[in-house]
Amino acid sequence: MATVSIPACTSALLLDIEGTTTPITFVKDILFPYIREHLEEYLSTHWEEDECKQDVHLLKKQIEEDMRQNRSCPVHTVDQTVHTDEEKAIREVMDNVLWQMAADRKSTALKQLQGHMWRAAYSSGRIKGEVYQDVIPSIKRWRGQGLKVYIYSSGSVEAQKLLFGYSVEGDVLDLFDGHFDTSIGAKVECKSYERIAERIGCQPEEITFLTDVTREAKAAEEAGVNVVVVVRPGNLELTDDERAHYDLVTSFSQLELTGRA
Ligand SMILES: CSCCC(=O)C(=O)COP(=O)(O)O
Ligand SMILES: [Mg+2]
Repeated sequence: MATVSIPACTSALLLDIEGTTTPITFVKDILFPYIREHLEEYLSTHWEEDECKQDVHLLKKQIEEDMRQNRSCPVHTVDQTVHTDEEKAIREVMDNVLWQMAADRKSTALKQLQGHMWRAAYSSGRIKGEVYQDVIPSIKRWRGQGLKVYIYSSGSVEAQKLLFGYSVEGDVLDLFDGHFDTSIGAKVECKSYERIAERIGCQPEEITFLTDVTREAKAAEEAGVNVVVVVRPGNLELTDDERAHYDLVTSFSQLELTGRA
């Protein structure tokens, strides 16, 4: 496999998760179906708890924002099976969460609730975080070369820590120097990468960002971050222009730090 050089000035790798460290199928076929299967039970069980109330509050603020932005939103069908105000309120939250997931929305509100729900799935051993075989050895190699390694995912920081804390390779959380999610900004916004560089304490040019999504790569490039697009099975097909523009890897093992052993 051809090697792809990353600049010698790189001091930090920033890694996306879905489609980059982890198969898209793990999110679509394992994580999301778990949410759909357990959503009603979870909301009914935790409805009066502060954490769940905060999640619901954030979702309602997202609904208000979507309405202000004239974004489409779920049509609430009159559900004869619900009788109490609480049941009605739970049904409305369920409608919105399932609608957001069907649209693969990356709202912080949705991702926060998902992270709270996946906690039980991981800690019970029902779900293990999937990572491609090339990921852990490459991260260990980069760290041996003095690089820092961070995660930037639409999944909440809690969801990230669950995935890598209960991964198929065991608890590998100690390989990461930090985690960012959309609370620092959307992944398709240039400013998010400027904020991440500031938070890490380096120049954007010192970061190399690995992602499967070219809209994210474009935003990172605009901030001065070096980017490599990761091509994994099931990822969205790239256009000819995208293939011509970006460095591409199918495995993290292809990445070589220029000017370092
Ligand atoms: C952290 S596991 C949950 C992943 C998730 O919900 C998601 O949307 C991943 O998006 P990414 O930005 O990592 O491609
Ligand atoms: Mg991704």
